Amino acid sequence: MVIYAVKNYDEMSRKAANMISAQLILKPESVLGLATGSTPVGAYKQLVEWYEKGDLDFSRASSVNLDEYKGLSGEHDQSYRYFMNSNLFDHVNIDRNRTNVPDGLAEDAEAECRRYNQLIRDLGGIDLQLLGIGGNGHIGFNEPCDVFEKGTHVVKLTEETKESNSRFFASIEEVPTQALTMGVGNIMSARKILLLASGEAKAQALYDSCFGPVIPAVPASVLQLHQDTVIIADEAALSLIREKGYSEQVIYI
Ligand SMILES: O=P(O)(O)OC[C@H]1O[C@](O)(CO)[C@@H](O)[C@@H]1O
Repeated sequence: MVIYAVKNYDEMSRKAANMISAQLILKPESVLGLATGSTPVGAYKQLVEWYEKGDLDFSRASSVNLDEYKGLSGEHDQSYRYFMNSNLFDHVNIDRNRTNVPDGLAEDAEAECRRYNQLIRDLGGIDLQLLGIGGNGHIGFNEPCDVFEKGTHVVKLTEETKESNSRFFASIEEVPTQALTMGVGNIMSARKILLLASGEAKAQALYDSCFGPVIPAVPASVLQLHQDTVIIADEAALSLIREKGYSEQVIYI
């Protein structure tokens, strides 16, 4: 696990976009594991800008997204399929048939989870997995629990996550109660992982994930066991790591 420090959200977004661009340049047919939430929006915006300047080519890439709300169609403006289309896919030359998000409307959600696991295998695994982190340490929708779930599964969202995501809905009652999410095993099989964290609300989760015990109560702590995880975090997100005296383990870029 390497922790890079940046000043703020904009710098984090640019560095993240740099890493994703490098991945695409080194391997144009990369399988990108993509994330939603407010954290990666700036990175996607930067990628679109570079694409528009002619500096990036997504035509041979594929993507798999981490998660989707159960019960929302891809047309719903809070679905993660809609998020990906409007923040990235609509603006770059990625082949839409090679972009994948779990189907939130699948009649048989368990079968959809199995299909998604097989899809990731058929693609040859994920080259670079982008992650945000929840205030409770969740990655994808792997919420704090007693075990690390390996494969894609249906999860009940915690009150904390519903509360946090209610800012995107008219009211908390409209936030779906369940989601389909890649499991920790799917994420850990990615060849490279890039986790982004911005803001003080992530400071505790980031500290626990990087320096606490590896436990399913802090899902992102499992990344300590991954061979090639890069974290890009801004000063606010790093505040507790610094306070606890771990500054020398953080590299400025
Ligand atoms: O980036 P945000 O909006 O802070 O969300 C953090 C995490 O929460 C999720 O949006 C799910 O609630 C994840 O996809 C994301 O990693």
